[in-house]
Amino acid sequence: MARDERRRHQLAIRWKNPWEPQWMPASLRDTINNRYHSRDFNYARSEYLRTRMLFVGLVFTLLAPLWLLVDYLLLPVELMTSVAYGRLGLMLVLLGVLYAAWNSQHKLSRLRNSLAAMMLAPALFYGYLVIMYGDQLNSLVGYSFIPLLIIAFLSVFPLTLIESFGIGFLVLLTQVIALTLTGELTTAYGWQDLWLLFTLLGISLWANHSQVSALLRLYRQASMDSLTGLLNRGILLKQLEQLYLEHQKQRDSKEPSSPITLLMFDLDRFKKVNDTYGHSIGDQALQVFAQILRSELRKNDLVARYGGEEFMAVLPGTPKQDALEVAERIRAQCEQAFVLAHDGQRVHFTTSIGITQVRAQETLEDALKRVDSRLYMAKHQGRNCYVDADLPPGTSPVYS
Ligand SMILES: Nc1nc2c(ncn2[C@@H]2O[C@H](COP(=O)(O)OP(=O)(O)OP(=O)(O)O)[C@@H](O)[C@H]2O)c(=O)[nH]1
Repeated sequence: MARDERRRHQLAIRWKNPWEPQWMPASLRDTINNRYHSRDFNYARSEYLRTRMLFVGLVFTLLAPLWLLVDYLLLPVELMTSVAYGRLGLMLVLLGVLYAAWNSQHKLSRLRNSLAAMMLAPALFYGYLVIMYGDQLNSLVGYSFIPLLIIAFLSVFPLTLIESFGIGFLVLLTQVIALTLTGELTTAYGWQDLWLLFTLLGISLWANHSQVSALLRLYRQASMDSLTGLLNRGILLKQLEQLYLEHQKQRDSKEPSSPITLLMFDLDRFKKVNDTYGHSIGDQALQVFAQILRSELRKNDLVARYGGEEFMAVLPGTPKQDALEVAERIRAQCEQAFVLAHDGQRVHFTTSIGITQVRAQETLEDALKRVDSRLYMAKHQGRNCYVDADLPPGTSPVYS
């Protein structure tokens, strides 16, 4: 089989069954870190994280001074003043963390740092108490369970395993240092303490994995088109809006802003494909086209099924000339691709493409209308071609 022929054939059979990879429960790979999470999922996760942080942070902040009552009942009088100051300091740190979390909407890495600070502040406070007043504190139940409580609280948050383990590890380290300084690390008490912390950390990690994978699965179900496995229209528009707002912000602050290029595709005379070969063959053509888009676009481009046989790609940071080359590659690939009809006949299909860049001072709706009108022009100029919107009206050449 000639190379070209083989490639065409592979294209025809390589379309993915959308029910397989994307809809499976998220695997360990998806919950270890956020490498495979989409930008939008990071936004959604940061929102969950923030809401829970505000709640847990408030509980910790209120507990810090309220615990003085426990101190009053349990601590020797000579310790009360210094512990009370310590608690006040802890409360101030926690208030600072709450303030930072409140102002970190959609800022995942800032939220992660604030969460680490929120968890480590009580751990350090506890470590300090143990080191300073170890002999007097160890018999008091109320203090020895602080590190356990912190590690247990990790399970409340939708953290990736690395994030959760990082915080848990620092809490454990604080405990190891405290136990070493009090000379208890090698005692039965020290081992029992660390064993308990490790076990609890394991349980929290399991809870984090379950939580993140459930969120991911729900998110993927809600954001993907079931036939092609691409994004659906709603989520594309949402992500495009976020990109657009960032773009505006960069422009307002006079930072160099990267262009946003829009490509809109519509399969040509698709009704005829359906009418001649049946809907299932039409569906396969849509899946093959989705596969072409996936193979020609970069990982951080957004690509969605926009409507029935309409698709949209958003290319952030792509100069116009590169976008035109991408459009041409997709057009040419589509022309070569085919699906096999029930009688073994090859069913070919083509696409028309409208292209534009989001311009300064215009709304997103303007840009969307323009790309749609250029797609319409491509249809009128004979189909199987692309039309670039950014050339003066009337001079827009047809590339095919
Ligand atoms: N098989 C299949 N067909 C679909 C799907 N969604 C939309 N279509 C079909 O796509 C066709 C679109 O037809 P038209 O809007 O008339 O456009 P067209 O025939 O592609 O003609 P031009 O766009 O003018 O080139 C209709 O027959 C729809 O039924 C789908 O999910 N699967």
